[in-house]
Amino acid sequence: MKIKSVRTRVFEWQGKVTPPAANFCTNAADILYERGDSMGSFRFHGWLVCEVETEDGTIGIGNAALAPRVVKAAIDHYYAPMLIGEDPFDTEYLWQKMYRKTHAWSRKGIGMTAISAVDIALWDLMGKEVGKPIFKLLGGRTKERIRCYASKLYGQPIEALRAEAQSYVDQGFDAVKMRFGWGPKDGPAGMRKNLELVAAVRDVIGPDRDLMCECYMGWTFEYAKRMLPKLEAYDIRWLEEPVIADDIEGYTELRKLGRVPISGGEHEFSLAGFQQLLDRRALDVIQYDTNRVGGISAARKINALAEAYQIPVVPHAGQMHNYHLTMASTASPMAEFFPVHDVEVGNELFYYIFKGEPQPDNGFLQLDDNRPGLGLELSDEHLGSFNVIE
Ligand SMILES: O=C(O)[C@H](O)[C@H](O)[C@@H](O)CO
Ligand SMILES: [Mg+2]
Repeated sequence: MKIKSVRTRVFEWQGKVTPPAANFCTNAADILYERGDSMGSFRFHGWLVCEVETEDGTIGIGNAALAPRVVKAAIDHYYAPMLIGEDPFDTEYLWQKMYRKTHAWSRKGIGMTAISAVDIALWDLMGKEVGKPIFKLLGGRTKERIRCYASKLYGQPIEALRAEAQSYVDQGFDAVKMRFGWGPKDGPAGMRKNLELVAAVRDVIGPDRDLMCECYMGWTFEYAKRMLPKLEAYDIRWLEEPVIADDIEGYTELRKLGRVPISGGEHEFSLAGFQQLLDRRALDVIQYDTNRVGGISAARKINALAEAYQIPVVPHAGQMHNYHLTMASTASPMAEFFPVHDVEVGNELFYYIFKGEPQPDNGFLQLDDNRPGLGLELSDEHLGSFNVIE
């Protein structure tokens, strides 16, 4: 059975977008002089869908959220021609072919994201051909169900933040992730506001739930070093991406301080990238996203490496391409879960494009042993609100 076509489409949301509150999340662009909409760089209002079809009409679905229009071009011009006529079960050969034939520019970023989208489609195809979910192809179920953490709690007025945190407690989550809204430019007053946020959420969820805090690369090493002792009192499960992804030394030094666990990795790519992070003991928790890091073929290798290093893997984002990896690996204790709501940052857009995503029950997710492949289909429920670029 051979691959006969590769179709890429970009789904760009045209519907209502709920504007974020001021200071809803620090980010890498905050350090610049302009204040404006420094968050523009990480709204995910466009999504790439890659469909690989075989001669017997089976279609495997992959996706990517980073720079979808550019990723589409990379697949259309470079990777699709490499796949036509190939056997979709030759995932390792095809992964190496894509990686090595474009090695000059595909090690990280756009190229590796494009490879990820194609690779996820190939694994979906394999699962559909043998009638098994992807996690069964990866070694099967290592947990009865997947513990997940509710991930939103962007910076907002304290009372609204408390109410949102309470809603996750009421839904049965025993772990939540919040976002810091201030960074180095905001001085001591910003530090105080950040601490007010974390104090409020910790107060609502109580001492027996995990609390994670997201900086989205919006701090600096110096600022993070000053914040860590102030955060210790709140017993946070991890401080996420305090510095930019290239500052591996900064991660390593912050981790060495041993005051608060440090996590990162959603902006790292490939097995080689994670070998560096693990070898340099840079992180207490690694968080690749399967639709960026190199697909399922790369993510499963990173899970194995993390198992050897005894570093837990909690992939960035929920979404099925990550849930299968978590289900099939003892190195991955839990998953991130983006609550379903009106479109804001765009993490939630996945639910408007696909159907089949599991919803948590009392803070746990379940995967279906009998749903083959990725377990997703394209949804036409919101199609009218998208501009679809063929
Ligand atoms: O860890 C995350 O969920 C990401 O960093 C978010 O996608 C981003 O929205 C920042 O909170
Ligand atoms: Mg993050």
